[in-house]
Amino acid sequence: MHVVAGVLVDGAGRILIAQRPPGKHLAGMWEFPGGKLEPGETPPMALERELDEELGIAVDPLSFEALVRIPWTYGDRAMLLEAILVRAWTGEAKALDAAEIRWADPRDIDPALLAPADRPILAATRLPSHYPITPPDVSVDDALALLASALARGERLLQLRLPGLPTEAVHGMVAQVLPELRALGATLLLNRDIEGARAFGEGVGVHLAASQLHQLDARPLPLSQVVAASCHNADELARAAALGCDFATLSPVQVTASHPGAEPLGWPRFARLAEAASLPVYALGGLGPDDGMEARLHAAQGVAGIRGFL
Ligand SMILES: Nc1nc2c([nH]c(=O)n2[C@H]2C[C@H](O)[C@@H](COP(=O)(O)OP(=O)(O)OP(=O)(O)O)O2)c(=O)[nH]1
Repeated sequence: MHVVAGVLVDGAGRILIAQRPPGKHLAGMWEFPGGKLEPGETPPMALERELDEELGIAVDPLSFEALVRIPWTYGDRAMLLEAILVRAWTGEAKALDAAEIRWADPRDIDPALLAPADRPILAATRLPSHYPITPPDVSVDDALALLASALARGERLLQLRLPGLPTEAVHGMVAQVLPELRALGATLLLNRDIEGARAFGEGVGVHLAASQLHQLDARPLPLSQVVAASCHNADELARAAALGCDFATLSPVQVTASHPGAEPLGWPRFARLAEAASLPVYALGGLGPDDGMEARLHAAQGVAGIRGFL
């Protein structure tokens, strides 16, 4: 079953969510308006029809932008949920089909209220197009300077990965940048350090190594803290999605200086794996900040990397 869902974005960056009416599958849960494709329809055609039927608005398909595609299974009901950003329409959205509709900043929406397949879509609306990672061999002072300049440049999602430094030194750095991070609404992910992330709380999350994916049996942090994972194949992506990770990195897309022996995926294989994954995926490995467009064209949320990013 192919389902299309529209994420309407208003001028203030708020998005529209709708509560499923009583009597329907997932009644009472919040979702993005849309529905099943009818025979002969493309996803944009179906979305135009559904948003007219459910909200009474006329959308401009030229404003559509692919957000993310989430394959999902509820019991014996398998579906592909395709989310599309909608930025232009005429008319005022009304709850013609939903129990209720609501406009909200994506950061203020509680993912627990959403239909499970919509949680990765909400994550995609919150995640930026860049995910810089600190170089592994820098000093504390250099790492702090890199973080400060990245935040000043507008980066809002960063990974602190300093395998050469003792945990206490890394925690000292986090404590130092935390007030600024929180003031900016930015997120800092600690490499592998679940306990550290839990202790710092808001604004800090964890980036899991692939080896940790198989040791965990549940999401290691509450929904209010970001959990990401390093993946290299379909099995790891499926594991990351099953644990409820907010996103994954998939690498290496190209030959990279940090992992010279690893076989690169190339863009076509990256795109196939990212499309089949049930969570947003960043392209990583041999890429720079300018590869964002190429990444979006290959089903990525954005690009991640070390060199060129910080
Ligand atoms: N429309 C929509 N459906 C979603 C979302 N998330 C999610 O899991 N679903 C599921 C619920 C349903 O099992 C299926 C779509 O069903 P639907 O009931 O909205 O489709 P429809 O408008 O064509 O429905 P129908 O009343 O004709 O059956 O996808 C979402 O964000 N939007």
